[in-house]
Amino acid sequence: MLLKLANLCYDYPNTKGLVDLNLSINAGEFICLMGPNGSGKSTLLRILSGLATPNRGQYWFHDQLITAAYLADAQHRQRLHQQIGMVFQNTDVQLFNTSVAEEVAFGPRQLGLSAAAVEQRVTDCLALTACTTLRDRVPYQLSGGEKKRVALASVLALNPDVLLLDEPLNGLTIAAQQQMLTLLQRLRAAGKTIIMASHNFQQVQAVGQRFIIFNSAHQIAADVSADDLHRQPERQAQLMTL
Ligand SMILES: Nc1ncnc2c1ncn2[C@@H]1O[C@H](COP(=O)(O)OP(=O)(O)OP(=O)(O)O)[C@@H](O)[C@H]1O
Repeated sequence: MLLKLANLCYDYPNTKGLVDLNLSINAGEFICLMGPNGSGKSTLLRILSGLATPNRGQYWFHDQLITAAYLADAQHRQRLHQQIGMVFQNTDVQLFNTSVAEEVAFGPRQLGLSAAAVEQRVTDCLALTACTTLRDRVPYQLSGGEKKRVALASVLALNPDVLLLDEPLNGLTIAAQQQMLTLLQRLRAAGKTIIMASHNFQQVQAVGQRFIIFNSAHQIAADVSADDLHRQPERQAQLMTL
């Protein structure tokens, strides 16, 4: 088991974020988190990435219980962030360097890799995300779609096992959405685990292998494989209207 949540709850000061989640995820799955606005998709990604810790219940990653006390140790935090990469909904919070190449080099440098190894990762990850020509641009000045690709390149540069993506298709043209989905499928084929939040079933139905659907009470209302979903036209129709 790669990830496991048991009776997990997360509360914000004035509202619930997640209510009583039970969930197991294996390595190599391609999961779509779906549900209406405010149902808890982003909150779950924040917990999985270690940016927030549950108020109640447990989260295990590779049999390690992830708690605030565990993450208080900088080495533990760094290890988790190397293994679980997150592309945020708002990429502006993620891009802070003065060039795209610097942006992608930042993580590998933090890991203490040699200059040659850092450069190799920058070159590879820019190529993989079709960002090679953006190398010397200022990240802040890129288009929305370009920013998403650079954010993904900077996450991939750490070579994480798990990729978390929060609405990665938002704001992209149809062609750019297709490119992003094709890239995510290639990454999954290369062995990565992909967990992607989306409220647009039309965009993700062709790629997801498992759909975890939240309700407005911040609970998991359904957890279905793509095969099961194909046999449930009513549920598909419901997902189309999220
Ligand atoms: N920083 C915050 N402070 C207080 N409440 C928050 C905060 N972030 C989220 N919430 C609330 O927690 C609940 C879950 O929000 P979350 O962002 O996880 O939902 P979501 O499914 O990702 O929504 P969306 O599709 O709009 O991105 C919502 O009721 C939301 O208003």
